[in-house]
Amino acid sequence: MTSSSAQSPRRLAFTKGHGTENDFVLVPDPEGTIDLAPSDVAFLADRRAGIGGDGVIRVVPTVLSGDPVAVGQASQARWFMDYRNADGSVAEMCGNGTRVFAAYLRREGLETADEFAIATRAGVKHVHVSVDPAGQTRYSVNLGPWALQHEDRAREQGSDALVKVAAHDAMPALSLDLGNPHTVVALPEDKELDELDLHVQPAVNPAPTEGTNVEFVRPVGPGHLAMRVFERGVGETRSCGTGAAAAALAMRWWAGGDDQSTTWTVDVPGGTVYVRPLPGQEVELSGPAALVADGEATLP
Ligand SMILES: N[C@@H](CCC[C@H](N)C(=O)O)C(=O)O
Repeated sequence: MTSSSAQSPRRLAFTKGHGTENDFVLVPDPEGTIDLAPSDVAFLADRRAGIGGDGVIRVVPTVLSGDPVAVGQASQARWFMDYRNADGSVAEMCGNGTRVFAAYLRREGLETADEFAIATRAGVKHVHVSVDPAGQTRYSVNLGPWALQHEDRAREQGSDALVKVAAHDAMPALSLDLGNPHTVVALPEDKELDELDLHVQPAVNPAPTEGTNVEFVRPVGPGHLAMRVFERGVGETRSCGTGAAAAALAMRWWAGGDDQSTTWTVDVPGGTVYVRPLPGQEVELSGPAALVADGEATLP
């Protein structure tokens, strides 16, 4: 791979897309020659000085990705979703990102079937493309296995962490692994989602070593939630796919169930996604994806 500093200034083709307004700058890298430094990612994600996005996704053939984990998935998936958060940090997974990545692969003719796989740092994810009742293309992604982070502690106490937001009292929370880390808070009845000031990072205690995404959830009805999220490496975003899955699974766990017949509806500020628990402790995320612009960026 070429060092980013050796080629400065560089021009990069990009596509801008979003999944329920969780937005991404996609950087096609068909030859596996683009080395995105954290500063390049931060520039592309910058909403004023750059293009703007919650994350940056390099679209690279699995075998040319330069990532041994991805190369190991090459027999199952042709393309690797090389995901970075807006601050330049690397993330294992992005649920909304997989849908936008899938939409890009289909638009470019890089995947033509309705079912295909994507390589990620959190393993191979299987995508199914269909049309929803309103005639919109729907992307369903098996996010794979999920787990409670501290099952024993959670079973003893009903929660395994405390989350504090600004002036509010610390709230009990549940930590889940969806390939990336999540901490879910069910809002107490006397608080509304709109009351939370998420300009400042919520404090999680104990603080996870690798950081965490924090979801705040309020039931809307049976199998129906509303959620806000503070994403690791970004800040508050308008949606988070793995976060929506974590929120639905946490609410199901708190309700004492392992019901697999309910598809959860999760309303986020940017739209609605659907979460379906699958057998074998796996979970599926469904929703829309949009590709809204194509261009060329000049990196400083
Ligand atoms: N928005 C994504 C999650 C992106 C990564 C996350 N910020 C992390 O650091 O784990 C989603 O839709 O899942």
